Amino acid sequence: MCGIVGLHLRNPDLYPRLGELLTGMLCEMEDRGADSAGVAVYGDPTWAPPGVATVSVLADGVDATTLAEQLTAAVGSDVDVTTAGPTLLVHGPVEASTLAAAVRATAPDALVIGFGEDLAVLKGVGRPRDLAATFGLPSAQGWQGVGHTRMATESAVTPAGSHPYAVGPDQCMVHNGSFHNYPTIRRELEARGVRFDSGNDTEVGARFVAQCLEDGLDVETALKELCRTFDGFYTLLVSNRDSFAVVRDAIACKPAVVAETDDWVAMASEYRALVGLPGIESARLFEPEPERIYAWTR
Ligand SMILES: NC(=O)CC[C@H](N)C(=O)O
Repeated sequence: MCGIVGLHLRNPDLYPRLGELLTGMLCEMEDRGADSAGVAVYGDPTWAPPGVATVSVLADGVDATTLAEQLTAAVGSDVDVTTAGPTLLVHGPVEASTLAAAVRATAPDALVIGFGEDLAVLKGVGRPRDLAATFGLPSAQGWQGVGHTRMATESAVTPAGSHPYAVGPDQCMVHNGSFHNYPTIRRELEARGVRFDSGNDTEVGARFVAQCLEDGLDVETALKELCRTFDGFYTLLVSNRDSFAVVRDAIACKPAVVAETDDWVAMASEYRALVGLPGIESARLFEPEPERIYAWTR
């Protein structure tokens, strides 16, 4: 199994409720994956303040104040480190990829779980309901959120093995299913210099898409390339700095439902995750077709 949820808000009046709505959706998917969970939140003013880059980091035993001082010295401008549960959120007035590289160089054992202008990623091992509370998710705000509840198939139950995989700037992927030929694609990416943080199949998909975007493809073309290259079962939700996209494999055996109103677009593995959304009773509902790319842009 594994559960996917996502909410792309069109109506700014709902931005203050993003965390509350996403928490309800995520917790409803707990029985699809109770070993790990994670979220990607776009636009929370404290987790990812406007005007600076944010890097989301898991680093046991690293002190936030010390890390902030070391990073300030490393990048030559003021870096600030806040916490959301066990996650360190590093903020600084430099390019997000520069800040992420500085974190990796300064704290080599740290796990960078997301970076961008607008994105905060929180993930870990444990029951989704407990993790949502630890993250402080119910009070988060923003314009877009993605969540995942994991039942591991392809790699160990560790923080690095949990989703989302946010491996490119402001990008994120969550996955229900399993890719079969991922070791081959991983070797090809490694030959191009791509580095991996886990043995997870989804990480290979996320790094493949990140590479396509870096090569100049748009999200829809990158996902078509993924369908052409990867063999296996998948429902994927892929988000970016301004977009939200869904794709399923040719057999589409992993469930997915999309609901759309003038105020929001939402996606989940099962309809029950959507029932708490305001206006769901009049939403346009559909099941995504196999190998068709659905993308919504801000
Ligand atoms: N149950 C699933 O859908 C698992 C997703 C992915 N293969 C993982 O192990 O993380």
